[in-house]
Amino acid sequence: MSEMVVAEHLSKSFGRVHAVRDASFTICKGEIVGFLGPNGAGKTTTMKMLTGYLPPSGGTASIAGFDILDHSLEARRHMGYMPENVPLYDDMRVTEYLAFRARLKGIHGSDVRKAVGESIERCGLDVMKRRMIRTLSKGYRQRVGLADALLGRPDLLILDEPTNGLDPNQIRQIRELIRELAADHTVILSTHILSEVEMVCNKVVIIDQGQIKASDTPSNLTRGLRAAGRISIEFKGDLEPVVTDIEALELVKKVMHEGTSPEGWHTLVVRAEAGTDTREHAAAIIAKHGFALRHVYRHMPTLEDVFVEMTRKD
Ligand SMILES: Nc1ncnc2c1ncn2[C@@H]1O[C@H](COP(=O)(O)OP(=O)(O)OP(=O)(O)O)[C@@H](O)[C@H]1O
Repeated sequence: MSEMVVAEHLSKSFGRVHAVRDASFTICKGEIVGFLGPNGAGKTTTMKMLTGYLPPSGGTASIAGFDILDHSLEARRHMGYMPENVPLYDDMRVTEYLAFRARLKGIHGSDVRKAVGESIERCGLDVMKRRMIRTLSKGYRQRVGLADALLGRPDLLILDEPTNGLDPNQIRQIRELIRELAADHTVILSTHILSEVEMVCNKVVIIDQGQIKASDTPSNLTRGLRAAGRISIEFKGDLEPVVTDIEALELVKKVMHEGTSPEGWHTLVVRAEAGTDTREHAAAIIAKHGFALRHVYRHMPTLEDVFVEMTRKD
């Protein structure tokens, strides 16, 4: 796969604040990458350096092979950027605004209408195209921001918190749109919503306190984390002797009774040493007592576990 973004030792300081420290990562063509990190982690600053809005204090990056400092015009031509708060002109109509933006991006003559028309269509803005921007809902404003980023057909889209402040329906629509755009764009988006990354992205860059903690596919990240050693079992029979026997197992730390269904099925959650699997031992205990067993499940680590592990303040 060819490389779309190569960041090498990027750093940015604002006075004494080290917003980004020595960030190196590679993003290949076609990837949908989530920058994931708590508030103030350095996601926006990293994006602003890639887009040329902020000069790095150290290090460099290239977009589609063009250095962001030495060949900033070519680098910018390959990307579309949607900032966190899309700065729209409220007193312009949607088409008017996009035409204005297209001209600013160096699109001329009849190409302006074509570019604006394409962007409007891709972002589902047709019904709103004659509206004044100030009358648009937040979801449609985000779409205008996306349509703007798409002008000039960039290969790379950089979207800063594209779903921030939207209601659940608007969030679904914008995510759907991003997934569609990913068919022919490389996408970087930032978020602090874990589920968003799981739903939309095929690569995650975890950023915390200005540093890159991990950069991999969600499945590789969760695989790398030792399984939490937690299982759930569901059985029908006497609770006490089963709990006592499981508690007596060497690796087990804690047995919790989660509840009993009206039909008498007990659910137990067993916590054991990390990386161990006590399913067989627990099932053998139920069998020894002659009780019925209908469910044994091993909890696997989630992206949330990875995130907590990597951004934990020890
Ligand atoms: N212009 C600036 N001047 C001074 N400090 C800044 C400036 N921009 C960002 N910072 C600081 O740099 C750090 C990283 O900020 P950044 O906005 O990149 O984080 P973020 O991960 O995007 O956070 P959020 O999720 O809240 O948007 C923060 O401590 C922030 O206060």
